[in-house]
Amino acid sequence: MRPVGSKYLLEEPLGRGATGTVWRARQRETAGAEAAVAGQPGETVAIKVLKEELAQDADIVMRFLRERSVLLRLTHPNIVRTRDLVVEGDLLALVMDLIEGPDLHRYLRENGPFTPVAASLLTAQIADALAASHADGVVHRDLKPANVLLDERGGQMKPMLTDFGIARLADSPGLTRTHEFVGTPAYVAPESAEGRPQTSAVDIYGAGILLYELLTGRPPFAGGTALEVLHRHLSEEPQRPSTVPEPLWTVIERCLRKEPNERPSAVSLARGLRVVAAGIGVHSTSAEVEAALGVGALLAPDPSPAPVPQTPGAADPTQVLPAGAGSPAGAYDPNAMTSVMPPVGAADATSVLPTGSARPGGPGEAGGPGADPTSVMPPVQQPDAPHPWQTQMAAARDRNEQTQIQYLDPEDDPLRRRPRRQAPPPPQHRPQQPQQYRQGPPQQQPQQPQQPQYRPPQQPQQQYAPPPPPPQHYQPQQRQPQPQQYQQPQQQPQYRQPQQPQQAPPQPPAPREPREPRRRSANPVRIPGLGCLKGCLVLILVFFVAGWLIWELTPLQEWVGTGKGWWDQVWSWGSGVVDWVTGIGDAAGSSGSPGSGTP
Ligand SMILES: Nc1ncnc2c1ncn2[C@@H]1O[C@H](COP(=O)(O)OP(=O)(O)OP(=O)(O)O)[C@@H](O)[C@H]1O
Repeated sequence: MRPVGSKYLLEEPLGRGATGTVWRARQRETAGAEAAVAGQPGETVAIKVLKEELAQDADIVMRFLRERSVLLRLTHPNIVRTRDLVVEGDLLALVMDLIEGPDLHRYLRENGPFTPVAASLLTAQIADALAASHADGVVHRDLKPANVLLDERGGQMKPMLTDFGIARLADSPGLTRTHEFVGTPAYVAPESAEGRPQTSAVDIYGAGILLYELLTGRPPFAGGTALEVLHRHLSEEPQRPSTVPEPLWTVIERCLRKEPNERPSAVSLARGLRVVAAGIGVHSTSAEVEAALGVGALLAPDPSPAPVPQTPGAADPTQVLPAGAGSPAGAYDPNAMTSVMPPVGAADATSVLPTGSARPGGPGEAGGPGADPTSVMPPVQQPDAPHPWQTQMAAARDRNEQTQIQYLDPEDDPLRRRPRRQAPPPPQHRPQQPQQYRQGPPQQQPQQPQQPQYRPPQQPQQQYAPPPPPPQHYQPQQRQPQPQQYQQPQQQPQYRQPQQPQQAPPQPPAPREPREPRRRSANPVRIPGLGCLKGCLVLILVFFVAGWLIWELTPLQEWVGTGKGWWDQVWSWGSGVVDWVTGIGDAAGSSGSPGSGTP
C-alpha cells in the first residue's frame, strides 16, 4: 500500500483513464482544514492519481492548485464530491468520494439500452449536475458515459458526474505537449472540433450524445476513424431512431444543434426531460402527453453560458470565474493562488507545494507567461500554432500509445550492440594481432589464428572479443592476456570499448607473461602434398619393420618354406612383382603392334 500525503493509503486500482489511475484508498487520519471533507481514519475513498507528466509540469500544478477552491466547493447530489487535493513531490491526486457501482459506459455494455423514461430521468439528473457546475462557471468538457458513475447504494441507481476539472488540467500546455487528448471524438461538440470558442453549451451537446447512446446503445456519430467522427459532428444531422419517442427526439435534436446558442441551458434541459419522462410513460395522462409534445418550448438556451478558453494551453482564469461575476463566492480572485498555498512550515503534508513546481517567475507562476491571473481575455491563437483539431487528432491516435518513439543511434542501442566481425586489419597492424587473440580463451587460439575478428584501428570502440571478460579488461591501455578471466562465462558480454580512453584504467591484477602464439609449423616454406608423401613413407616403413618382425619371430618363414631371410624374401617378392608387371607390358606391346595378330 502506498501512502498519498500523510492522510491516505492507496489499496487497489479501480480503473485507469487518459489522465490517471483511480484507486480505492483508505484514510489514515483526518485531513487538514484545507480539505473539503476532513474524513475519518479508516474511511474508504477513491483517489485519482494523475499521470506523472501532469504532476511534473509546473503549469499544471499551479492550475491544479488555483482551481482547488473551485473543485472543492463543487458539491451537488449528482456530482462526485472532491474531498481533497494532494500535491506531494511528483504526485498530484484528487481524493473523491468512493462510488460503489459501475460507470455508465460499463453498465450500458453489460445491460444494453435504457427505456426512454429511464434514460430521460437519468439524463435529467446529469443535467442538474451540469446546471450547478455551469452556475459556478465550471464547464466539464468531457461528458461521456465513462464519466458518469452509477451509485447503487439504497437499491436505486443515482448517476454521479465525475472528472470535473480534469479536462481543464489536460488542456494545459504540459499535456498538450505530450499529445494527450482532451475530449473524446464521439462526444466532441462541433465548435470544439473546429476550434471555435467554447462555452458550457459543449456540455449540453455531450448530454445529447449521451442521451442518444442511453436509448440506442451507441452514440449517433461513431464508427470509422476519429477524423471521420469529428467530421460527422460538423456536417451530419442525427437521424431519429424509430425506438425514440418524438418528444424525446425533440430534446436530443435541440441538444445536438451545431450552433451552440440554439442548445438549451442545463436547467431547461433538466426540466424538459422530466416533462418528457412524465409524458411518454404508459400511465401518462393526456395533459402530460400534451406537455411532452410541447417540450420544445421549454428548451430555452442559456442566456449567459459559462465560457471556455479558446486556446488549449492557456491558463485562463476566466475559466474558473462564475457566471455571476461579482458574487463573492464565484468572482475570480487574483489572490486565489496565495489562498491555496499553505503558510510556510505548514504541518499538513497533503497541502505542500511540490519542490520546484512553482518557480518564481516560471511558466506556472502567477505573472509568468503561461498563467497571468490578471488576464481576463482569452489568449489569441498563434497563426502558425496547430489547430486544436489537429492536436486532438494526434492525441486521439496516440491515446493508447504511451511509448515515445525517438531516433536512437544504433551505436547507443543496447539491443543492437552485438559483436560484429570486422574486416581484417591492414597488414601493417598485424603485429598487434597476437595480443588481441589472446583475449580469447586458450583453447580457441589454434582455431582462429587466420580469422582476425578484431576491430580495425580506426574504430577502437568496436573491438570484438569472443569471450565475455569484464569491461575493464578491454580498456585500450590493457592488452595483456587474462586467461583466468575466461573461466567466467556467466559474465555479460561487453562489446564496446569505454568511450574515454584517456581515463586511467582500473588497476588490473598482475598480468602473466605473454605467451608466443602457437604456430602450426616451424617451416615457413609450404610444399603442397609434402604431408601426404611423408605419411606414405612412414606407412611403408612401418609395414616393412612389422613384416620383418613377423617373418623372424613367427613360424611364418617355415610355413612358406623358402628358407630365405626377410630381406632376401622381400627382394624376391619385389623381383616377382617387377617381372609380372614387365610381362604384362610386353604382352600389351606385342598385341598392339602390326602383324602381331594370331595366325
Ligand atoms: N469516485 C470513484 N469511485 C469509484 N470508482 C471510480 C471513481 N472515479 C472513477 N472511478 C472508476 O475508475 C475508472 C477510471 O476512471 P477515470 O475517470 O480515470 O476513467 P475515464 O473517465 O475512462 O478516463 P478519462 O476521463 O481520464 O478519459 C472508471 O472505470 C471509474 O469507474
